[in-house]
Amino acid sequence: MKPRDRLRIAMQKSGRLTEPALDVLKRCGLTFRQSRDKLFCFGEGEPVDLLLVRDDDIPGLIAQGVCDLGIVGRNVLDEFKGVAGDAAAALTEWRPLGFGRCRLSIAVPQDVDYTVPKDLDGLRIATSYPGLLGQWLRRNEVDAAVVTLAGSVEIAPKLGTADAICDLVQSGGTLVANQLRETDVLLQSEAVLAGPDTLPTDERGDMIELLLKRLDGVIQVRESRLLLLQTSRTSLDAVTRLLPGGPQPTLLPVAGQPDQLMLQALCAGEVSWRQLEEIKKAGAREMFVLPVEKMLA
Ligand SMILES: Nc1ncnc2c1ncn2[C@@H]1O[C@H](COP(=O)(O)OP(=O)(O)OP(=O)(O)O)[C@@H](O)[C@H]1O
Ligand SMILES: O=P(O)(O)OC[C@H]1O[C@H](OP(=O)(O)OP(=O)(O)O)[C@H](O)[C@@H]1O
Ligand SMILES: [Mg+2]
Repeated sequence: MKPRDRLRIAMQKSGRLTEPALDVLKRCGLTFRQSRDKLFCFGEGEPVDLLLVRDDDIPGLIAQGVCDLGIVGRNVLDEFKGVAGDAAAALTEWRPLGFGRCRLSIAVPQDVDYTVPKDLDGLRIATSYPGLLGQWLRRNEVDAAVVTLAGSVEIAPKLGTADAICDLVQSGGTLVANQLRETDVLLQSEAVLAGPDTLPTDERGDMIELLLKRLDGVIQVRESRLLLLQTSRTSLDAVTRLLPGGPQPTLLPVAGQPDQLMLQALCAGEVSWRQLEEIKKAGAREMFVLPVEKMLA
């Protein structure tokens, strides 16, 4: 294979991960010349190009060295690693990306008794993930037949071609629509930046390191929230103790109210209603939770 000096990232051509993947790359300062429906996008500013493919092909393209990195669901990456064996074990998740969240689960018809995996002994399980299902069956010492289907797995029990399924679940709506009940979660999945576990030692390796640093900034900002509230000095300790993790809050005086303080805290993740209610009970008021757009420490 000809040596390349530009970094090449594989991503899904058209599907659930396409828009969010392009968005995260854009936030990292990468823009591309070709339109999205082309197979190849040329990077404009940085030496980084995109290859747009079916998501199932992404791990293989990285393993073969055709691409340096890929944005793909953990479900697809782990299935590839399990099925392709040792050569593929050298693929690593460099960063979880926080979108495309779903889980790979076992589900059975709602009217079937199921309490433990052993209950699947002797049954047929339909799936598009024979590698991951096979591992789980072996780990649980279940002797079941795996029926591999490319899609529409949830309909197999109704068609009589399987007794249970192993497929992706997000809201659970597809399971309910097919009178199925989720019983075991095999894998929690989200989109990840995948690549070889040793980085190239040339300019492409430097570019990957730069990209990872930018990605860390993008992910940190995306998950950060700024919490603003007012509290009396006497409630300050109780309020501060309940603040979600992050750096020390900043305190500001409130004009004309010497016993009151404005508190500003950067929170590492979501702030739930429940947390806000607890903080309010401790004495806070005038509370605001704001998204953070950019951050420069
Ligand atoms: N219902 C869902 N909600 C959220 N994420 C999901 C859901 N279903 C799948 N995903 C994640 O999004 C990835 C892509 O899903 P999509 O349905 O677009 O794939 P596909 O039909 O296999 O596409 P392709 O044509 O590229 O093979 C999945 O591999 C999984 O990681
Ligand atoms: O729990 P839910 O929110 O219902 O999501 C789960 C469904 O989503 C995915 O299918 P998708 O909608 O992509 O259809 P496809 O696999 O047939 O393309 C997945 O294969 C499940 O069938
Ligand atoms: Mg696919």
